[in-house]
Amino acid sequence: MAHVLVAYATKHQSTAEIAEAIAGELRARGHVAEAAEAGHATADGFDAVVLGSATYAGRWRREARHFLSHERDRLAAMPFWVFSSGPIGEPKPDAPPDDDKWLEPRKVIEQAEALGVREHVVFGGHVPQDPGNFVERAMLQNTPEEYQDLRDWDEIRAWADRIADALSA
Ligand SMILES: Cc1cc2nc3c(=O)[nH]c(=O)nc-3n(C[C@H](O)[C@H](O)[C@H](O)COP(=O)(O)O)c2cc1C
Repeated sequence: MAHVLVAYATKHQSTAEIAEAIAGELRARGHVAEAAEAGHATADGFDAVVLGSATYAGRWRREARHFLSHERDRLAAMPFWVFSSGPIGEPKPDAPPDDDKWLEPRKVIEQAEALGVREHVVFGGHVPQDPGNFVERAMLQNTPEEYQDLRDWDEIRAWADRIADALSA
């Protein structure tokens, strides 16, 4: 049984809900897991960490970036996993080859890989339902309802199951 921190950075809470689902699945699989805001969390005292952030304009939220750099020595010494949450809207089959830089910030992934991250994944996001500015309001208005929440809870739980298995091995 491992004690796992699921640290997350969010603006509109949908990434917090993903983190809670991951922590819940890890608990269902017999581990001790808690989700906490990255800005208020430390990896100290945990056996493993899952770190996730919403992606805005190709960047992780500041709290998650800070967590990754402040906790780098602890993360390098323990198993850890990373997720980004973001893509929303209608799929774009003709996306340019470098489109994935908007999904996973390259610098963050390079840092995580240098520290030995076990795996990094991208989960679909959720268009902010409480838009706080013009851009968010336009996004909400222009995204068809069926493409507003692309979080796939089966996919998220399956990923957490893989983490649970790795921690039990
Ligand atoms: C202004 C704006 C910019 C965004 N930029 C990106 C982006 O670059 N890449 C991406 O994958 N998603 C992007 N998104 C989608 C968000 O990441 C998505 O809505 C996410 O689920 C929000 O997470 P949160 O509710 O935890 O803040 C953007 C959303 C908004 C409103």
